[in-house]
Amino acid sequence: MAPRSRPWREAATVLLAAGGGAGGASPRGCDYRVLLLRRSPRSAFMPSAHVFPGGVADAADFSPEWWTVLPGPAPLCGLRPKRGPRAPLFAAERPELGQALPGDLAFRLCAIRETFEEAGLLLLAEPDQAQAAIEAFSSSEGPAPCVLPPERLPLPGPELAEWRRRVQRQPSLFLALCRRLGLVPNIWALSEWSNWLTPRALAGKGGRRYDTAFFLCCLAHAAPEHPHGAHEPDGDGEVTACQWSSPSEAFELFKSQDIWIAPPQFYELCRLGNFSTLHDLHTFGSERALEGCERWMPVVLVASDGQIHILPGDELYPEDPDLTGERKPVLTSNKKIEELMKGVKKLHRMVLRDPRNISVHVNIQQKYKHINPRLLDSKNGNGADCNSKL
Ligand SMILES: CCCCCCCCCCCC(=O)SCCNC(=O)CCNC(=O)[C@H](O)C(C)(C)COP(=O)(O)O
Ligand SMILES: Nc1ncnc2c1ncn2[C@@H]1O[C@H](COP(=O)(O)O)[C@@H](OP(=O)(O)O)[C@H]1O
Ligand SMILES: [Mg+2]
Repeated sequence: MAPRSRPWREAATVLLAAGGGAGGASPRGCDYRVLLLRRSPRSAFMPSAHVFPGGVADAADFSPEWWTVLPGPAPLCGLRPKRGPRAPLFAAERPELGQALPGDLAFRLCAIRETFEEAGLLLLAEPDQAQAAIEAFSSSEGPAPCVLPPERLPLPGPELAEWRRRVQRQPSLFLALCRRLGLVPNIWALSEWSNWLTPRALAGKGGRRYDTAFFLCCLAHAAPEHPHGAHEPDGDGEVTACQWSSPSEAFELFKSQDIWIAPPQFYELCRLGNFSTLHDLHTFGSERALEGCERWMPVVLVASDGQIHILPGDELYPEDPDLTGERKPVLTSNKKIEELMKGVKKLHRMVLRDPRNISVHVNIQQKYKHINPRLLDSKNGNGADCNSKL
């Protein structure tokens, strides 16, 4: 096999939020829910964890053929250019792929394809509707969230389910499906949210690490109870269950140990905890996305009674973090977590007393107008302790 140019895989994932629908009103006045999928216990990376839909980018996501399908002027097809700095994932040139699509397009296409493969949901739009969304970008209001409701799909469920299996085996068929449906991936409905790089210390089997683009997508319609092309999660596949939960519901399920959520997804759910309406979340996410996006690689500090995952901006974050992990995969201390938290002025870290007890501690000002995580624990018990007053 040809050596990979980077010691990690490039991936995309989407925080998919939808209003109302299945399960009735959410607790504590939150009017939306987020899609969480349970990974197979056989996965080589984060087995049995609950994650957002997503996966590794395929060469097909970078195919210049997409330029013949997507409306709007190439190369960006109407995506708004960013004012702020770009994460390396988006800025990278990929000469090995020939005439490749820019990362902005390719990682959105990857997230949309993976959402279909893993959850059976098609984030597609009619080309006219997409054109209108592109034009709305220039208005001060910003775009209305637009994703095609399930009843508008021109193929019956069983046929879509068959397409889903084919795309899982061969990602390039996603473009063929879009052509067959006369619809386009709704790349304009995805806003850049964040970018996490798995540190070497937390790599999965075979050293699996991921540089993952996190997008936000707010659906205009209610959470679909019956996704397109799949009425049941495929119990034997990569994903073994699908659920829609509000951020605080997900947090409660984590605390009661009904589900396990990895630290980056936990952090992002705590950020969503700031928003009680889909409207506010959508407005914030689509405006903020223009400011820029920083890649975060947590630096793992192993203390005597647990781990601290230090994030950029924290006073303990190294000036020159070891991205490959060849020099120093982890920092170690014989101190206890409590001692390492005392008297700290600039906090941006996650504390893991064990994998089931995660808390976020942050008092820094986020870059690029992003928002700090918020306390989701009403009882202030053993779980998350965001915005800690330490
Ligand atoms: C004593 C104290 C012990 C503490 C132990 C703590 C152990 C904590 C272990 C934490 C492990 C991690 O978080 S490691 C960090 C894990 N999270 C991420 O990297 C964020 C983005 N990843 C994803 O969305 C998916 O994994 C995706 C790449 C799409 C999957 O792709 P596939 O679908 O292609 O598999
Ligand atoms: N039935 C199944 N059970 C467990 N894992 C599966 C699976 N079908 C596919 N996968 C794994 O899911 C990963 C592909 O996910 P995605 O398309 O989201 O990137 C691959 O993992 P590897 O990373 O181990 O190759 C693949 O092996
Ligand atoms: Mg996946």
